[in-house]
Amino acid sequence: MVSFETFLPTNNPVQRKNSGTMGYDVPEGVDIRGRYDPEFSKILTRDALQFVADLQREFRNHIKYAMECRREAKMRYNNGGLPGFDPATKYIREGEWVCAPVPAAVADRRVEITGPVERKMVINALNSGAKVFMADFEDALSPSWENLMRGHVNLRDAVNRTITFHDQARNKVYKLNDQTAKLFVRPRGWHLPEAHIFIDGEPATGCLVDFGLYFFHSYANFRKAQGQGFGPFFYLPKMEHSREARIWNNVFDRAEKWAGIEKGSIRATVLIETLPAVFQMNEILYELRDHSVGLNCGRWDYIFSYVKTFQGHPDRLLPDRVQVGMGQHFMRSYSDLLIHTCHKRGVHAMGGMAAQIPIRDDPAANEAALELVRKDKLREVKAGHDGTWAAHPGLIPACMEVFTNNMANAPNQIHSMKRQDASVLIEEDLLQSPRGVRTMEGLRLNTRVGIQYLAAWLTGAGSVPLYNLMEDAATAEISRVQNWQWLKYGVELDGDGLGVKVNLDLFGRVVEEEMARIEREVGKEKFKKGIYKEACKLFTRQCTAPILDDFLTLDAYNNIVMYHPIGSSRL
Ligand SMILES: CC(=O)SCCNC(=O)CCNC(=O)[C@H](O)C(C)(C)COP(=O)(O)OP(=O)(O)OC[C@H]1O[C@@H](n2cnc3c(N)ncnc32)[C@H](O)[C@@H]1OP(=O)(O)O
Ligand SMILES: O=CC(=O)O
Ligand SMILES: [Mg+2]
Repeated sequence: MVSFETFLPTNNPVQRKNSGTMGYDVPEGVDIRGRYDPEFSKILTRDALQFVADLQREFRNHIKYAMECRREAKMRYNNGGLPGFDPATKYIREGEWVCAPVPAAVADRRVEITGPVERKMVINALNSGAKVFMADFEDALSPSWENLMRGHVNLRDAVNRTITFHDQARNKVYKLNDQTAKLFVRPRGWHLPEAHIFIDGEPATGCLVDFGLYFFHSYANFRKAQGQGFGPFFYLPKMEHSREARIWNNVFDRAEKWAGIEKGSIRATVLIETLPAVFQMNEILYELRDHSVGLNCGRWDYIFSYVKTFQGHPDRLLPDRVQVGMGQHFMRSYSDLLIHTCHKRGVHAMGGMAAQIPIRDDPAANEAALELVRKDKLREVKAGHDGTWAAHPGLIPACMEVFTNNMANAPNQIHSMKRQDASVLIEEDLLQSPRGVRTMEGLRLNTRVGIQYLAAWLTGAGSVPLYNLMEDAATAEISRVQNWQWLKYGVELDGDGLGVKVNLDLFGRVVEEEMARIEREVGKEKFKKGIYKEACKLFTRQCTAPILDDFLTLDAYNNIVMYHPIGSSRL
């Protein structure tokens, strides 16, 4: 359940009064402010917390420096600068080096299912027939204390193969099949704090908590049961520069040393999902060369990042969100260069997520959605991608069929699709403004999707079906920043041919009308019980802020932080 207790600064007396270890057995300097639960205490053991605290102490200054560099880069872009290849690392881009060989356990990644670390979904995803399941603490998860801690319990039980779930309403018991997908875990991005765990008086870094707790509890069993001596496996999100990949590499080295396992055991796929990172793909792989299993086209965050990076460039506005597909030159160039780069370095080039999901009550619409997914996957496999993402188990057979039929019985295309032709792609290709028009319907759709997504996120759901598409933090971000940018530059909705310009008055009317539409669509009862009004306030504030917030979820996070006074939670 959501709490609108605000995230209080550390020197606030109320917070200090409420702070405490909540009954958890914590090491020196660690303070747990989330609810006590006997199940959570088996995750938040003294030794596990010591491991997380050691990571935090060793890497916090590196992380702070990396975030400072992000701010400096943002200032450069806001002053008219463009992201591009770094002349100082030309030797890495042009050097003849390769990453460590791909472990046999993950050679075949044709179809990967993704989903939040929710218990039933974890079982369904592992049983789905996909080659890999990416368990998500990031775009698909609202990072409430309950979601995070339950997520860790679920992952531990999944790796131990003891996970079960009883759906009381349907009297159905879920358990793992003999054959399951290989587990990858995606921790949060570097920018997100974990406000329920304080280390030396500061909130812990969210991704070090996610990584640390999972690694601590699961590395040994994972390596025995899943990794054939390798692992655990990770996806790393939202990086902007290779210096951030270097921190992850050092975290992995540190964890391997602590566990007494061989260097290069841990493997990770980095999502290339920010515009600055597309110019750093070689450098990112180079930093992680002992720990890499490739890169992935995180297309939704990438579009979000394009808008964010060019927030100060009125000549690079996006058309309606629905028009920014992989067919746009800058998106195709990004995918092609990623494939070329990965295959040159001997690792997987993973495709991304088509947003369509099955439509249960309309067979014709369902077939049309499936056809769009098939088309997207065919483009990916023919371009040379080694695998792709599916958001829903119902899409796996179609995705699998397309990849299997087009990969000539090989587990991947690393050695057969070098895409030498993509080596000529230059900065202009990667930055080219997308073509298309802006419409009132685009503004309206952004608004009703953004509000409904936030209303779900604030009440614990990080991925939701809206208008027959999967929406998560990345897709919602596009809606937010696009509205912000159109408002800032008072753009003309040129696709409507009426000369209407976006301004605060128009946006205010759109918000009002879309709220009325949401109420009609979800029904009065659900609307009243939900927190659409609070979500609307937050979304509107974000879209109209004088300075664009870096992340929607960073601002919204303050609303799901829930501190518990000492002792009250042991009932
Ligand atoms: C931009 C990016 O970062 S993409 C990656 C992050 N995003 C994601 O991972 C989104 C993952 N997908 C989802 O969360 C869901 O599929 C949604 C929210 C889009 C749709 O959810 P729903 O409408 O509830 O799905 P639906 O009702 O059709 O589910 C049917 C069954 O499939 C299961 N299911 C649906 N999606 C998934 C999934 N991704 N993993 C595992 N099981 C799933 C449901 O649990 C349900 O199981 P049941 O029949 O045993 O009860
Ligand atoms: O994480 C994936 C994306 O598309 O964003
Ligand atoms: Mg993403």
